[in-house]
Amino acid sequence: MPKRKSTTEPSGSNKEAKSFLSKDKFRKVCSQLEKTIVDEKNSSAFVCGGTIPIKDEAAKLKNQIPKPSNPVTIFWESKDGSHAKKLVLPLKDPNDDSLRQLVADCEPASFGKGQEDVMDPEYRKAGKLEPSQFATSFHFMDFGLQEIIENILAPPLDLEKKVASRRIETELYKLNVYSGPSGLFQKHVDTPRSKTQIGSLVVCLPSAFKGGNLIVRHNGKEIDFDWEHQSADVIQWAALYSDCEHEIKTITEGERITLTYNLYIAEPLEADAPISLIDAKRLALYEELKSILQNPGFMPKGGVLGIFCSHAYPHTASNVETLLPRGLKGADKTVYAALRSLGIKVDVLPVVIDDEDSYTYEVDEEDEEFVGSVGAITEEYKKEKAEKKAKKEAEKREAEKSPERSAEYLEYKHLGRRVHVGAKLQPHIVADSNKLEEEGGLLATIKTSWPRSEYSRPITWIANPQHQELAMSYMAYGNEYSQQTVYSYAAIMAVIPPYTERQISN
Ligand SMILES: O=C(O)CCC(=O)C(=O)O
Ligand SMILES: [Fe+2]
Repeated sequence: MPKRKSTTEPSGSNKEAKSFLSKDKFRKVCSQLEKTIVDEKNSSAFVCGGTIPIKDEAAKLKNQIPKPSNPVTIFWESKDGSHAKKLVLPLKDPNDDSLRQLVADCEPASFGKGQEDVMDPEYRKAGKLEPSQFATSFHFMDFGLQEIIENILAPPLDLEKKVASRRIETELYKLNVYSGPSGLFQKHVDTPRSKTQIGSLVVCLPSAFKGGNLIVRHNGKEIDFDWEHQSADVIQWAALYSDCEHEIKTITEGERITLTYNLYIAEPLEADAPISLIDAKRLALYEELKSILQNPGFMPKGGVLGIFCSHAYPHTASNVETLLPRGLKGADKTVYAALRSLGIKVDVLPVVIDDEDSYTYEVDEEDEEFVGSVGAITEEYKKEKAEKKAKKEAEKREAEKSPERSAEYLEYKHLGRRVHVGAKLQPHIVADSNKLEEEGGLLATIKTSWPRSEYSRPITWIANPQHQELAMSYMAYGNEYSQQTVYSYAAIMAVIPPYTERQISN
């Protein structure tokens, strides 16, 4: 049975109010937590890959591991659509003309830039065939790739024994040919084909080439798929989250032939299907959070942790409620799962950071708690804080006079900027200008049109905001009308109960 920590606290309840961690200690604990979360973000898988050998008839090996593939056949339609052609990889006969014909029958490949499809050989030089124009004997399902990808990029779960693995659905997207001496695809993130797309799978067929490394980056980490050495002999593959930046280095010789697939997180079978969670108790983060929460001096009266997501999600899409938190990736999922397993109320919520540096809100001094990014406190920031204090106090007195609930419960700070946390994830909204207050502006718009979360405790922000989505558009009043947009970040918001109410079992 979970025990109430208060009963084991030797200092006694009358000392509780004095058992706050000092500001410095609190900051240290938060910095350590931030470091663990950032390390988790850095070490979490954002890409995976492997090799599939080609069956060697002569060797007649049985039960080879990994399971080998037959040579891969591709049929495609001729440019005039009048007949089909065939290519088998790896090429047995160097004089075989079929590879050259495939290259000739491809159309130049475009790439997505914003909403547009752009053709620019400086940026992407490749050929493509649409799935309707070719057929292949290669089926990645035959080699267990789906399971590997599901396990690494969308791990299956175990929460209160309700196992709900996050199934991935795949869709063949293109056949691409990158040819030497100048084929390439410069740095980009993939344009998601739908709101549920989480990643892409690239299968590189056996055909000799030089160069053409696929490089994938996330959170300062880089994975380099150097495929040239085995390019002639085996199938090589990589699956990555679509929001990770990647590039294909110049192919200096030969043909790099790939099948690309879109990876989607499968829609839940029922709306209330349990959220899939990894077995969080095995995570280092779980242990660290647990010991922090068992510390009576950590947020003794309760508080809120706001942890900015490290991956990009379409968190203002129309189907966002089915998408998140189910579709959390990598470290975000780990953080969410660890907090949930510790019985903490945790939500994924949109966060608007107001860049107008016109507002300050201070936590009650007695809280001895710091609001802001723990990683970024500077002397300058402290000084600025002190200077604004007088102004703030005047504002606060004003606010207290107001019959409305004081704004301090709804507006928080991140590095001295005003922050609003949404009440829930919601699709992008177009605010009704008529309802806006006369002075207009972001604050007024948010107040009237964007439901916000109300917390009675300050928020401690962990990690840096990463990726914004359009949250709201509205007409602003000024000398002229203008269309304004408001962007939000997704953050994992955890409400930490007062120490005496935490139920952390050992
Ligand atoms: O071929 C590859 O390695 C990656 C392809 C790619 O990035 C894309 O098609 O968007
Ligand atoms: Fe890509």
